[in-house]
Amino acid sequence: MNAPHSPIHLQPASCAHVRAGTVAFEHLGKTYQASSGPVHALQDISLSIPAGSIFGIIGRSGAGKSSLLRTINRLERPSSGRVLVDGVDIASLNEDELVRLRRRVGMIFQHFNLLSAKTVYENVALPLRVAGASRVEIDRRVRDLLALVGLQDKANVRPARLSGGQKQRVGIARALATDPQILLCDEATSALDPETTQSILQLLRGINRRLGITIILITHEMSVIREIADQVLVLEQGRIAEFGEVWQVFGAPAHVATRALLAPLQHGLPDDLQGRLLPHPPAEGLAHRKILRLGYTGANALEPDIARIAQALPAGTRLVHGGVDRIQGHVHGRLLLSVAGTAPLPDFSLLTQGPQALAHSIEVIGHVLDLEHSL
Ligand SMILES: Nc1ncnc2c1ncn2[C@@H]1O[C@H](COP(=O)(O)OP(=O)(O)OP(=O)(O)O)[C@@H](O)[C@H]1O
Repeated sequence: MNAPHSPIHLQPASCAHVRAGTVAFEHLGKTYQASSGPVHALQDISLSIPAGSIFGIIGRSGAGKSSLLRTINRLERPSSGRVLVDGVDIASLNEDELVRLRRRVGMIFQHFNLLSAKTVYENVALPLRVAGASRVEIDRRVRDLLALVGLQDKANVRPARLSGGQKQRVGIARALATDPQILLCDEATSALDPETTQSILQLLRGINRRLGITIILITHEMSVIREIADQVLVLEQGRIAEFGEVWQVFGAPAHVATRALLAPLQHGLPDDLQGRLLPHPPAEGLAHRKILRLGYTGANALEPDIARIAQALPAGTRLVHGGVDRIQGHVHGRLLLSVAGTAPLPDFSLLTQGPQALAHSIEVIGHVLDLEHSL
């Protein structure tokens, strides 16, 4: 463990052989013995989390997210396979080594888990007292930490008088007290409103960038992953559904579980359009418009170029609906366009390949009767 009194703002990430803050799972399995029989919460999980990254874990309820997170500080023991922290199999640690591991792996929680009878100062000081730091060291470190999380003026306040966001800031300061290289976040923003969530995410990103701490977070809020994670793991029934860079997984989700989780983030069809969409062109003679969907998956820096799209498609092409997001600088999303039903369409394969591509995918998703020229 690093000395508890190291100045917070000057702590660089280590450059040892295995960089401090690395986590690896090797064929990890976890089975609980419940009264109804064995529950296979995790099965054959193998992957590494790079030091200094922000790693998100998502999945439906019961997919095994908490079980996986809790194996990293040995709150849960694997039933099979191994968990390596900085290259060391943590199953082999004795009691003293386990205490040291838990100082290197901080944790924050959805409901903050602060001691209500203690002040903010005392809550943050507690891990340092347990670690045997001197009063002078504790004082210096707690004041540094409270400054880091922006709560210098709340040192003597009890948690009940703090907002949710302030309580989580205390939780973060306490988790950082022992100078960890890894921070586990279990639904850390789920109890917060969107604005406060943003400020906590900014704080976590700042901690990751400035201190080089690996952050591993569970969340059911896909927007949180999109906002700050570098990589994401999707769990489904205790197994890896997929994992990779967030912009790739979110841009082109390969697994049905990922697509279901991401559905709220997608720009779906507006209800009125969905209700009018026909799978085939209407009978001859009826005016209609084709609905095209242009998809952007975040790959190769492709962005919607409105002028070139207009040039490539028939005159009178209209924008109906859609939008794009940016994830780590990569554009993903979709645009819905309508064109006259009789207008000839270009070869889409030429518009989705090579350096001149207009979109990653283009398809006709249906037809709409053009009764009132409304699309
Ligand atoms: N101590 C336990 N004893 C028995 N079964 C357990 C125990 N802890 C978890 N489980 C079961 O293991 C499976 C995975 O649970 P886990 O809490 O890891 O999932 P999760 O993805 O974090 O779910 P949630 O999003 O609902 O918190 C679930 O079926 C759960 O009921």
